[in-house]
Amino acid sequence: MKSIHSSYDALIIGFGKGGKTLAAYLANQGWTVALVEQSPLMYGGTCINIACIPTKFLIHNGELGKPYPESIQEKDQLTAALRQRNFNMVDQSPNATVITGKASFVSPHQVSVRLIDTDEEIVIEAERIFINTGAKPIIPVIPGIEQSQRVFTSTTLIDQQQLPSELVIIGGGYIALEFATMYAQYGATVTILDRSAHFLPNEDRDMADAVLATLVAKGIRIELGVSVDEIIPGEGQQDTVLFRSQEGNQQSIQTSAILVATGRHPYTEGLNVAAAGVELDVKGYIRVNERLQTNVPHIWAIGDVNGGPQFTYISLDDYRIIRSQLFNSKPYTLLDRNLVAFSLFTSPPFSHVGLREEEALAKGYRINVATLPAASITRAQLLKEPAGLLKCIVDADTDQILGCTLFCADSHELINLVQLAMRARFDYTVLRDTIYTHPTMSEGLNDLFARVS
Ligand SMILES: Cc1cc2nc3c(=O)[nH]c(=O)nc-3n(C[C@H](O)[C@H](O)[C@H](O)COP(=O)(O)OP(=O)(O)OC[C@H]3O[C@@H](n4cnc5c(N)ncnc54)[C@H](O)[C@@H]3O)c2cc1C
Ligand SMILES: NC(=O)c1ccc[n+]([C@@H]2O[C@H](COP(=O)([O-])OP(=O)(O)OC[C@H]3O[C@@H](n4cnc5c(N)ncnc54)[C@H](O)[C@@H]3O)[C@@H](O)[C@H]2O)c1
Repeated sequence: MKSIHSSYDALIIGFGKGGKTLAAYLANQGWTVALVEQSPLMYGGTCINIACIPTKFLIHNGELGKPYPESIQEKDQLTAALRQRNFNMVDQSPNATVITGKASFVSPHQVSVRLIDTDEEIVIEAERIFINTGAKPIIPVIPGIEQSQRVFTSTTLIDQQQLPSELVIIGGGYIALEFATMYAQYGATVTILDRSAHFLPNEDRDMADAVLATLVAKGIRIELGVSVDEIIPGEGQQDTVLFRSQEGNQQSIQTSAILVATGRHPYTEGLNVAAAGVELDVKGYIRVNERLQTNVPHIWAIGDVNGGPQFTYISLDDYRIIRSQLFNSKPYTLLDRNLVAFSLFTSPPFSHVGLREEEALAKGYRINVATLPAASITRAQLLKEPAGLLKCIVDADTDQILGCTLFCADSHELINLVQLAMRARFDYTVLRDTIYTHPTMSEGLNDLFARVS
């Protein structure tokens, strides 16, 4: 283990995507860098250990028909290898040190760390400090939720070695839909209980309905507009979940596992930002300006904890914003960030970039809209994934693409192609007339954009 100094050029708190990339970059530039991570099981951060990578691995293995316990074991091997690689990426740099312990501010330039291996408390000082502590699941107040032994978060559920025979999911967002798809694929009976009266409320209804129909066809029960009233711990293998339907009827479900997926809030617990004078916003996120600087000029916040969209690639883009101001390269700030696409990894995946039809109309655009059933793409047929719908929104006055939503096989790749075309400000005709290789899902873009009139 490396010796720990009392002072560094840069201190990064939390091993998130932006922070670890920044740590390696700064160390390569000759800065002395300390990266403090509270848990050795979290070297590399949330994405590789408990979020994007393990979940997408499990979804993929499920689609291949691998049994659940085997997939969980393989997932553990994968995350262990990635953890080691991430640790080395930072700690093997001669200028950087990973310190394992919980960080807490004691003054604007000083942070105390309780070291995990010795329980000793040290204080380190740094000229610049970057907070990258991520987010944690919100646990709603529901009677019985704390007493139950069968309530899980996304982190703890994918640590279970045995597949639950039934899974009730509280929530209807990203985690709920991805876990519903995944656990149904492995053979669990899945029920989603979402408080929202509308399924995928931000999406156009035709697209949301296409996803809903596909999940229901996979045997997933989806209850919208419900209120979960109580969890009654059972004596045997099951708990009872009591909920009120949209119509106000009391209902109950017996289940062997309950997943709470009701959003994630900023992780600032124990960080004592007040000692540094750093302000939080009303929701508890660290308040930052467009350069991701807090109200204390030598302290920045990166990733989920600063209240931006909660995606790994946004944390990475936060790193770009900070790098540009520290090294006086071409200025890049939050004001320059546009067109953030996303993919929701259901089967098939659901991906979106730009404006939805309803948003474009609300903004006063004159638009042309086209849709294409995924089943009409030959590649979707040969993949045996005919479910889905593709949709594009084009500005009728300029022929520019305003938005695109793809619910089809490989949409998580295709959406990046559409995003690039939008960033390059190509007319929609470019995607319509490009010669794509065959047989691919990209060819669907020929047909989708040919329907724009
Ligand atoms: C189940 C799930 C699936 C997801 N899937 C995707 C996906 O497919 N694609 C996508 O882009 N995003 C996905 N996300 C979101 C993505 O994981 C997060 O947006 C991203 O990991 C946030 O990274 P970050 O840089 O904010 O910090 P994190 O990676 O969250 O790192 C924060 C680190 O700080 C540490 N820490 C906290 N407090 C302290 C302290 N006081 N002292 C020391 N260390 C501390 C934590 O232990 C943690 O390791 C998913 C999230 C979840 C939960
Ligand atoms: N593919 C990806 O990129 C990916 C995958 C997973 C997670 N994530 C990130 O993680 C974040 C957190 O995901 P999430 O699914 O926890 O949050 P979310 O914000 O996406 O969804 C929260 C859901 O919980 C519901 N809800 C809230 N309180 C409830 C209650 N008491 N009872 C019933 N339903 C309730 C809401 O109606 C909503 O449907 C996401 O915002 C996303 O940025 C991304």
